[in-house]
Amino acid sequence: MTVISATNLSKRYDDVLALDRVDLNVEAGETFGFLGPNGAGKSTFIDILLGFVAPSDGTMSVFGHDCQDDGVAVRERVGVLPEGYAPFDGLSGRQHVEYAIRSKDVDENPVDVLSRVGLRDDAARPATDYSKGMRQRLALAMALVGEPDLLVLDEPTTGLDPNGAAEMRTILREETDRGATIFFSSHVLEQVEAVCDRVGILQNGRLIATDTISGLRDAIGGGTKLVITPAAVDDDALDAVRRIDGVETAVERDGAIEATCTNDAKMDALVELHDAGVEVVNFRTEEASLEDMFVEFTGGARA
Ligand SMILES: Nc1ncnc2c1ncn2[C@@H]1O[C@H](COP(=O)(O)OP(=O)(O)OP(=O)(O)O)[C@@H](O)[C@H]1O
Repeated sequence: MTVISATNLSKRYDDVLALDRVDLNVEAGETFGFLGPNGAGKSTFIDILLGFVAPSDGTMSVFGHDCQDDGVAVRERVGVLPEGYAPFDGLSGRQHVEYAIRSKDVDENPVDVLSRVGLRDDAARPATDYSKGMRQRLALAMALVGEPDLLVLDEPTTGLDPNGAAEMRTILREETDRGATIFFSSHVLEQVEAVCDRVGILQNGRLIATDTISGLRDAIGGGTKLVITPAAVDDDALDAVRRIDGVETAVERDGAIEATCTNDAKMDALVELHDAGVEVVNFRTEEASLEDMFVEFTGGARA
């Protein structure tokens, strides 16, 4: 079953085309990662999904409900963790969750929900006193209320320490295990790589790639990364690497040359470097990370 369906979706703000003819389907049970640099259009997409912003062209539906005409029906089935959630003045963490329980008209114990996100002992404190990471946990707790069929998480790991991020991954797994679909927008590529089945890369409002992480790897030719440490990293060494058949990109990083290439190229690289007169001190291969692929797909932009 298709959960999110965007067809030819565009949004123009004056002279900015925030979304440009985006076609995207997210299927039930998927954890879908939505990646893009600042200003790519991720929040605009989410605002249209929630019925807060009208598209300039095209349509979007969630569980078959049109996001514009039937926003209430959409929001009933969606739990949202908005970007940069700011708690209400004067309300405790528990009261925030109680508010979410009342709004969703469900019967849940707020302390159980807060325990899931590690805030049980802080339930009575004013949420405005919470740290950034605690606010993010509270926002997640509120999104989880009512067992939503779709979780929309906008930059969910902002402010979380590594333990918090790991706990969030566990919670997301529990949610998909009970059948929820997750739409996860993030700059943090390792988080996306760790939890997402499929990713979409958005750049300047255009969806430039949609695939599984292994599919993206294949699309860039096997997605192997060579890390070569020559005796001296100079233009000659970089040029020699770039000339190797099958090498797609080569950049200098921390005294080494990192090159993405096809699987075949790595066999020849050492021989070709030797032939080109480049002395190699160290040489290893790695699987291309999502970040390497992102750089390759967007031609250099960082997520
Ligand atoms: N209300 C608005 N009025 C005018 N321009 C807007 C508005 N909202 C967004 N934009 C513009 O649309 C483009 C996409 O913005 P959007 O917030 O969707 O990007 P994003 O991918 O969520 O970025 P970030 O990662 O920085 O949050 C940007 O150029 C932004 O300036």
